[in-house]
Amino acid sequence: MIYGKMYINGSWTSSVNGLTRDIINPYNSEIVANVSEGCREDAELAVSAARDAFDNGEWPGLTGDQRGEYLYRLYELIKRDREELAKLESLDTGKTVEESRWDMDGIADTFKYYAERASEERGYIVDSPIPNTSSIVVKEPVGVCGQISPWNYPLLQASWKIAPALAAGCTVVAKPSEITPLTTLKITELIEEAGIPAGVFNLVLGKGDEVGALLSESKNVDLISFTGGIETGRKIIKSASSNIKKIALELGGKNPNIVFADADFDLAVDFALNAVFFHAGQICSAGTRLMIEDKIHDDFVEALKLKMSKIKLGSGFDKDTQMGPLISEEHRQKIERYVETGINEGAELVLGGKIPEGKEFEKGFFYEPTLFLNCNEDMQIVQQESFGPVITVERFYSEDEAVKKANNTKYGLSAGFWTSDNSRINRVSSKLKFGTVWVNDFNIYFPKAPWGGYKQSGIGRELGFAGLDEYCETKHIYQNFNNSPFKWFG
Ligand SMILES: NC(=O)c1ccc[n+]([C@@H]2O[C@H](COP(=O)([O-])OP(=O)(O)OC[C@H]3O[C@@H](n4cnc5c(N)ncnc54)[C@H](O)[C@@H]3O)[C@@H](O)[C@H]2O)c1
Ligand SMILES: C[N+](C)(C)CC=O
Repeated sequence: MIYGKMYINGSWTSSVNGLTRDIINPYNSEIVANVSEGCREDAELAVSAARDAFDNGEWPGLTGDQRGEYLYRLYELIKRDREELAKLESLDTGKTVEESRWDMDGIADTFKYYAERASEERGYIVDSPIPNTSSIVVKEPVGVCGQISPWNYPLLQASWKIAPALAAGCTVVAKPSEITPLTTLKITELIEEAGIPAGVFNLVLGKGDEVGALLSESKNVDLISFTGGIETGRKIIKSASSNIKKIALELGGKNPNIVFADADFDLAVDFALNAVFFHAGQICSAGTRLMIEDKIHDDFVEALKLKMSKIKLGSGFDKDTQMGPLISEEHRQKIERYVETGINEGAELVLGGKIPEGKEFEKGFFYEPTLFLNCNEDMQIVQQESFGPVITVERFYSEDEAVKKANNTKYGLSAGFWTSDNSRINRVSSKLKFGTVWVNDFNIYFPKAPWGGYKQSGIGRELGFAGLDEYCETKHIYQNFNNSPFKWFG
């Protein structure tokens, strides 16, 4: 059994109200950990610590090189503890350990990337239009940052926030999802081991509408960075208005995966599966909206069905497992309602649509890979994020129609398409209104490239230079070297 506390101002601390929460393994419903359940007061203490560390501490004034060294140390510690971290992530989320290992490599790379960025000169000199003056632009840390993360990629999403914030010189109060805190707890230990000064990084645990709400409302927080659902994002926008704090939002997606008839057929089938069934479809960028050109539609669906019916469900710790459980019973019920909606609005359910049978699946939150055919863009199941292992298939007849349909969504996180026609690649990638467009691939992301959404999929970007800029204020410093009076007033 793992026990976890919060980390505030350099000390491990229980919640002021003494509450704790059991953490459940989604594979078998067993309690694997018991952690402090923070409340608003705990969050206030963490914010005060971060405020003091920013206003009076050394962190913002360190050189970029110095902050980079701390981040590089963290990178090395994450590499050292990769296997432990990966297993904790799988215990918490149910995803396969192999997927968690990829996550940990991405997390280590993120810290390394921002360790390098921390010391880069990003200010610049402006050619002042007034003689004998200077004009320079400098980047400064925003201040105290509240960072709220979801349960599907607990540490990966947190690291996309923590690494650039620390590199920029900000101080942080991090809040993981209340149901998946284990790897964020572990990285907090590593942050302590790396010697990052007290108050610079603080961890509060607890519910979103309590601890998360306090962070987004607090006038002592300068920036709130949130990854999660659209409805929560909406609430955060409202509460962030208390002090017009800066907001960075990474929200949901309903991501089209478009297969043109001239695509490499086998490759597109293979990736249509990868696009959806990693982590049981619980991925913001899952390609659950599959669009297939009429000429190959029927053959493609047959090939897909065959492969889908063979996906091996089981424990994320079992080497043969290809897909683990959903995160919780509550989430499984949401998927069940989504599938019911699809049936009621006339989509044709041809595979899955139920809880798998068998002893191994009795205690976990499993759901079968599910395929709906004959879907159209007016259906709710095509417009709403399922966040589960469910594909909706639409048929299209022309490139224009495919692009128009794909863009007909309130979301704009990511899209992919498959073709062997180079001229089409240029046309389609420029017309798709999404923050990431994959051509002949799906679900690829890495620290150097920005990540974020058009439309209601979010505000701002994580990763890349843009991800660091979120945590920086831009200041213009103008100096007048002339000493002659202006004489306007005599
Ligand atoms: N765009 C991206 O990069 C990205 C990445 C991962 C997940 N997501 C999205 O996240 C969603 C799934 O995650 P989830 O179910 O954990 O989302 P969620 O919105 O329910 O919760 C996310 C976080 O917000 C907190 N929270 C809940 N209510 C809050 C409130 N009133 N004020 C402040 N914080 C609050 C939760 O405790 C949790 O830590 C999906 O929509 C998915 O697409 C997006
Ligand atoms: C951003 N990503 C793809 C790592 C996880 C989305 O849920």
